[in-house]
Amino acid sequence: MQVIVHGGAGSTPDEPESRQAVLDEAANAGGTAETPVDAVEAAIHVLESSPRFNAGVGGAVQSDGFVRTDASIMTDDRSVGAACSMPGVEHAVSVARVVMEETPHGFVSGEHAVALAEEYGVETAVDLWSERTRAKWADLEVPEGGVGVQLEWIRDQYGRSDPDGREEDSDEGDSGVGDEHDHDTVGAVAFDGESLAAATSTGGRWLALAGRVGDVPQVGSGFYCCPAAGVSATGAGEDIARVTLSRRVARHVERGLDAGAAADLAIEEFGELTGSSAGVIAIDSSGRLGSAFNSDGMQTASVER
Ligand SMILES: NC(=O)C[C@H](N)C(=O)O
Repeated sequence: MQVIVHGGAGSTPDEPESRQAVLDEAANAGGTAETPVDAVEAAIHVLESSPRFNAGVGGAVQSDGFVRTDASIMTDDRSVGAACSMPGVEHAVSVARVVMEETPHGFVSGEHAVALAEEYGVETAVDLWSERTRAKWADLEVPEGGVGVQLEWIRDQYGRSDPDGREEDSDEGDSGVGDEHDHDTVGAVAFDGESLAAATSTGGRWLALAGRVGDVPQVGSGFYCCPAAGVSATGAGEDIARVTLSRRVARHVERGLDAGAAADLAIEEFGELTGSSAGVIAIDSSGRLGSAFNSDGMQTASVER
């Protein structure tokens, strides 16, 4: 089994070694799985349970003070499952898998996705707040009020930090927006020599309007898998979705590039088209691994067993 995982594209993390250890553990967990789909789910579980990443526990907080999780999973026969906007669901990737395997649908959202999780034994009502998340939220001056007030507030805040919450060009001082207490979106791709699977999981982006859903559960944007390649993306979700970044990587493989060259080209195109930052990981059907990013950093880990 070959597995590659990422821990989010963003600015350089403050404690790369401890994050790398969790990514290595995740890749190893995937490497011992029986099938590619088991491998990506097992790898993502490790990352969703770590408060160091923006997925499951430690996910980004939305404007109304809720952490909501989104995830996706896909196999190379183009079976697909995605679930989004789930408060209290740590293992969002498992809900995505339930959608793929147990429903006639591709994408289920919000309270109905949480109900589906309950029905299939995926734990709900989990406290997704980490100590870091609490400290960061406590530092913010959150206005009281409904959607209009929240929108006014986040218009000023959203996008000031990098896709994983670190501060970019902000003059907010230590407002807590994008400070070092960040966490990162996660993804995994696996290949067993015959078939491919890809999965992505996130808490979204810090200070998004309540109910905002980014690229992660959108097919072809935050994830894609076809006979040519499996792909997982991370970064500025609105921009990733506008150019269907993951599909773009797979398309380049279909046209003859290996996973590495396809990832490089897709990120170059993404940068030109959007001026934004993102990263991708991929494995092609010859077992070649690829990763590329145009942010300051994106940590990855891989295993081959
Ligand atoms: N850090 C991330 O990758 C965020 C994710 N792509 C989103 O926009 O929801």
